[in-house]
Amino acid sequence: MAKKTVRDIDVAGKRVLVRVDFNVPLKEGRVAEDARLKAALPTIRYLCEQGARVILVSHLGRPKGVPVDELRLDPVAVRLGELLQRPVHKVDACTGPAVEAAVAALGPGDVLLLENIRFHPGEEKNDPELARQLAALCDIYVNDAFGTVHRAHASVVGVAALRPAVAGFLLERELEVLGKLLSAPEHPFVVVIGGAKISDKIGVLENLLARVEAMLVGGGMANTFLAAQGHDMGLSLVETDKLEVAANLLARAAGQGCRLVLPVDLVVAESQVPGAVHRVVPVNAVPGGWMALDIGPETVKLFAAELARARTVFWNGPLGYFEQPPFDAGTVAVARALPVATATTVVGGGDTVRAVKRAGIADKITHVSTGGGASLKLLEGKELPGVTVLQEKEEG
Ligand SMILES: Nc1ncnc2c1ncn2[C@@H]1O[C@H](COP(=O)(O)OP(=O)(O)O)[C@@H](O)[C@H]1O
Ligand SMILES: O=C(OP(=O)(O)O)[C@H](O)COP(=O)(O)O
Ligand SMILES: [Mg+2]
Repeated sequence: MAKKTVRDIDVAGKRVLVRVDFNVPLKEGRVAEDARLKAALPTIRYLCEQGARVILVSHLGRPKGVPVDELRLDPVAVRLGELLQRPVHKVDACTGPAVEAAVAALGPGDVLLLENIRFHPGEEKNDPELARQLAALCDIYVNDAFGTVHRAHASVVGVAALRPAVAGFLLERELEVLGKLLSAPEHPFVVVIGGAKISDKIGVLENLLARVEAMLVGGGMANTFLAAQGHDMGLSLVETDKLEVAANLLARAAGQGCRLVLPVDLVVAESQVPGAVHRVVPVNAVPGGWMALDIGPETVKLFAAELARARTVFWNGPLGYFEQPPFDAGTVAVARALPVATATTVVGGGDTVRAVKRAGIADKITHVSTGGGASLKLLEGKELPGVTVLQEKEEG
């Protein structure tokens, strides 16, 4: 069911509270990566142009309900002001008299950023009192924080239930593109899944098995599948309590006509430290005491051949320990093999997005999702509480 958006509601002159996901990396007091800020600009600009009084609320990091100076949003306000090319006012609290005064001072088209909402102990508990205080600041609620819609928190769910609540343009697009992967993907649909652990992604693997022609599995989680097939993985990361889960997924994939493609060769090393000795081995020859840290070149070829045939691709999770070159080689090579010219390509997850940027192909991808956990929840077929609470479009 489609959700109402900012286009479906009159915002002129109104106080509009916008939940954004400005959970971005900071470095030396500056925003180090501003993709999540840029992604929210269309909604903020639209609201300003319509004459709304815009109040932005976000979290940053996990401060656990107490103020943490390193996680204040001042650098975010500075960078957002540069991107918007208009002043972004900032208050050092998210509730209370200073916030009320700052909101009262807003004119049409003005933008105010509240302090990190996770400094407030009520946020993650979805405390009704915090939700009420946030609602008192606004006439309308907008959610444009796709990366956070899987969290049932006060600024995501509580306040939304107390005001007319609609989606922003970023949330609208994320739901449209990711939703279509489940409802009407073009086939062949190929999924690339990596990352450290199977346990994070069992739900997604299970929900996608019946929907895709091929599932290409790499990274640490492939080790657990290979171990389940009886390979000795040496000192590689293996979830020994998930061997049965892995074996079940392999059997189910076969039964459902999904090719679950595992690595055929691996880059193994004596340790994870920079400069460690490393070499390529077939999956049945991991030396004792060594660990698999990347997929090998034969696996890259195998994955590339599957990708070349795809009309839809979704990718989550790097295929090796990509933070540490040369173990990024497999991930970067597969990124470069994405069929960006002939398929719908969708990428999600913080590390995965970093990897496609490193490969220099991020701007050719159909959709780079701003939410890792949220995109996986959606593809698991699970409810997103921050979306459920928004108003539905009227039929017809
Ligand atoms: N073979 C491996 N051994 C150890 N760590 C790995 C391996 N493959 C991937 N990883 C790690 O998995 C992490 C990324 O997984 P994940 O958080 O699931 O991805 P994303 O952030 O894109 O959702 C990275 O830190 C990466 O180094
Ligand atoms: O960065 C985020 O999620 P992601 O790392 O899953 O993409 C969101 O801002 C949610 O943050 P949280 O996982 O601390 O609730
Ligand atoms: Mg990650």
